[in-house]
Amino acid sequence: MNKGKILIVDDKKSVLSALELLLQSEYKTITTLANPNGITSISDLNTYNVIMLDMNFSAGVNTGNEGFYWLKRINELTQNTSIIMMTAYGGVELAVRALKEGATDFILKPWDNHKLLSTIQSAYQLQQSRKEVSHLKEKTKHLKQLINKNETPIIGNSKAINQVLKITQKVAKTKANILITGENGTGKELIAQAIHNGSLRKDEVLVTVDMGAITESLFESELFGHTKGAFTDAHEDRAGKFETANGGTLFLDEIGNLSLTLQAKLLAVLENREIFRVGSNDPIPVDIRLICATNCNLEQMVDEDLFREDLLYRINTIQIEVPPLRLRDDDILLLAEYFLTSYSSKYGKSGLKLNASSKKKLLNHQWPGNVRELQHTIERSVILSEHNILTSNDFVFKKQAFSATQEMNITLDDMEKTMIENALVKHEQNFSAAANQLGITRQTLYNKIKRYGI
Ligand SMILES: Nc1ncnc2c1ncn2[C@@H]1O[C@H](COP(=O)(O)OP(=O)(O)OP(=O)(O)O)[C@@H](O)[C@H]1O
Repeated sequence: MNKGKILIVDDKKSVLSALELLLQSEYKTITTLANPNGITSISDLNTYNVIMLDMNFSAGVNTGNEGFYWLKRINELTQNTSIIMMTAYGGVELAVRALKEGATDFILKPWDNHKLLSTIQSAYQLQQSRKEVSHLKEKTKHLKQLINKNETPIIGNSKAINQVLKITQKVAKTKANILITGENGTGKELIAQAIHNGSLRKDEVLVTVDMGAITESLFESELFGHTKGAFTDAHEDRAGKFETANGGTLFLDEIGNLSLTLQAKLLAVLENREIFRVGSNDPIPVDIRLICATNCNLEQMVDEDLFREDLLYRINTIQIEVPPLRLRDDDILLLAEYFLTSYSSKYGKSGLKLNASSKKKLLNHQWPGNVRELQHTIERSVILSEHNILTSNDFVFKKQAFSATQEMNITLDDMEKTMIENALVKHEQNFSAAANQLGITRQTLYNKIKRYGI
């Protein structure tokens, strides 16, 4: 027997008893009601799976209006309950109106028992599915809130980072595709998160895909999903990242690492705004806000035929350059104190402080690994510290030796180009100030910018 609960509302006692007799072997609870006014007194109305509702209750009236009134009331009082309308005076028009006004089905009296049972069974199943969908929606909403709650604050007060944050706020609410550039560890992912959190899609998910970590063979199934049996390991249907991000934001990190073949596949999806799961020919429309990030110079890669120009134009409506930490002196100590507080609490070492020599050492370091390097440096020093005051000896920079050996492999031209780029970022593209800092004339700076393709 089915666990379902059925309520039958009809003013004819004969109809109520006939239906009760028919249904009691199929459903666990059958409640009958001869007067519809009793509907509002049923405290657990919402727990009924199916309600069978007569359309005419007053003698001599067969317009169905009473039924429509109660249909509306029940829909207000319940969430997913299926309502089957019943009448002896029905035509197609009445049935269509009933469905339009929220009924699940329509039955003509006298009924055929077999047909009636299958109508109630379908209505019951529909109610179960609606309930499941409601639960899943609730669950998804909760999960989205949990995911989005994991928000890291963006620390910094330098002119450069404030400029970045200003642009971030400005573009967040727009639909524009954003390209975030900058060296590794500068905080590109944090900026992507800030854009999502400030956007109209903030209650939806931000899905991140590290393009550098996806192999060519897995690219399509990871991004577009697959159907069961599409390939050996496809044991069930699976949605890809594009579908998961539908309605929200898709963050494609390390976009510069994508091979030309995969760039073409990505471009097709961005142009058509629809995907095909691997193994399926049914297009699935996707509505995503796209944010990409890279530490590569994509314009240069376009010149070298390593990156598609049409893809670049699709992804870089707005470009945000996150400057390296060495050009954000004012942020170094703020970030250091922030990480010190958070790691002191994580490792149960409260009260740790930086002394003047340690601050000086942190300020003088070049931070080739940017904020990530600073974060790891502070974490290491908190774990290893034996005193409350951290001195310069508590900070050892392995990376400096690494960058020195690296520098042996680069040319003077490379160094000059990097210096010019850094000066331009530092002075926010003010050529006179950058030329002044580099000790060259504006004209020389122009010539060099042209020569290096900056
Ligand atoms: N301004 C900041 N305030 C607080 N934490 C920061 C800031 N910038 C970066 N971080 C932290 O530094 C680490 C590296 O940042 P993130 O991953 O955003 O950098 P990225 O530029 O995306 O790096 P990659 O290019 O390697 O992917 C993260 O743990 C991040 O939380």
